[in-house]
Amino acid sequence: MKKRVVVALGHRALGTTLPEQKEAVKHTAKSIADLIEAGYQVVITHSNAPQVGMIHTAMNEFGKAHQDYTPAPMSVCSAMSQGYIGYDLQNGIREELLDRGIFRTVSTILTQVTVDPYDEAFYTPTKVLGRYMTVEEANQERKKGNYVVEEPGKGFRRVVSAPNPVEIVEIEAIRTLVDADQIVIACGGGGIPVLKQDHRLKGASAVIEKDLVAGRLAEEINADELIILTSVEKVRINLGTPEEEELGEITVSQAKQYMEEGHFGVYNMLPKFQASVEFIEKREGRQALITSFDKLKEGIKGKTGTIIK
Ligand SMILES: Nc1ncnc2c1ncn2[C@@H]1O[C@H](COP(=O)(O)OP(=O)(O)O)[C@@H](O)[C@H]1O
Ligand SMILES: NC(=O)OP(=O)(O)O
Repeated sequence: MKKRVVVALGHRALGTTLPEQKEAVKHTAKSIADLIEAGYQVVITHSNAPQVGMIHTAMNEFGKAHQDYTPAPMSVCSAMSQGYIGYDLQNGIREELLDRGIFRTVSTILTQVTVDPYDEAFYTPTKVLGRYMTVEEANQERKKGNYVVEEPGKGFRRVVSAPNPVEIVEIEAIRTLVDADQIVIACGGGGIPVLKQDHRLKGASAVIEKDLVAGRLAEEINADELIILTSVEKVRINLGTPEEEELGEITVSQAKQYMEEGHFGVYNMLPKFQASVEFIEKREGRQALITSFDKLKEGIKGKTGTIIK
């Protein structure tokens, strides 16, 4: 039986601008094709902060020049980012597979993820998005009720909440395609955040952390492995100190201990560990691999990366 894996793609997989994404996706597609050739059943999810920021700017600032302009809420921008990233990814993977003589359908599922309206995250926004603004523009944003943060020497940026994922709305569609051995891109950018209001789903002004959704998705499709592809080959403890050390294969207990000791960046590495630990603890025999794109081939053979078992 094929091993089922969820692969979470970080920023480096996609770049930021349109030409960067087109180019980055070619390399990413090679890694995904390696996994497929190695006999894995693959579900892909990905980052979207630079893309959703760019789309939000385009829809809400440049659009104003048009007479028929109406602002686009964050949830709509998030849906657009899934479509645009999925489009490039699915074609990149399809082409790479065809180059290797493999024909497989690759589909992107526009995915909504419910969030809790009382999630603490709504009171303390953490996801920084979009272009740098002047102090005047930042004040305008504040007047609209939006949050901004100052990055010293660079300017101000929009910041939105990153609530926890609760439920993947389109999970049955994802499962059906995976069960049919299709390659699926889902829950992009953490999923489109929505609030359940009776039988309606209302878009939320938020961006869900993609690593947390990746863990949830892996659990929901009963995956064997979670692979998080990022910019570092191995995670480190005591980062930036003389005691800095790379982590190879570790146990869940060790991972929990390092999390408690505060070795990981709260908005970058910590969610990768949280997602991995939660996923592994739900069923025997699972593992998580955190490594860089260019090391994936060795990582799946257990030769590099940080492996949590
Ligand atoms: N303990 C750590 N070991 C390695 N990298 C860390 C650690 N803590 C924080 N990081 C940072 O996490 C980054 C990767 O996470 P993130 O920026 O969220 O990227 P991605 O988009 O790939 O998920 C690394 O580039 C590194 O700067
Ligand atoms: N949605 C999300 O977590 O995106 P980034 O990884 O780009 O921050």
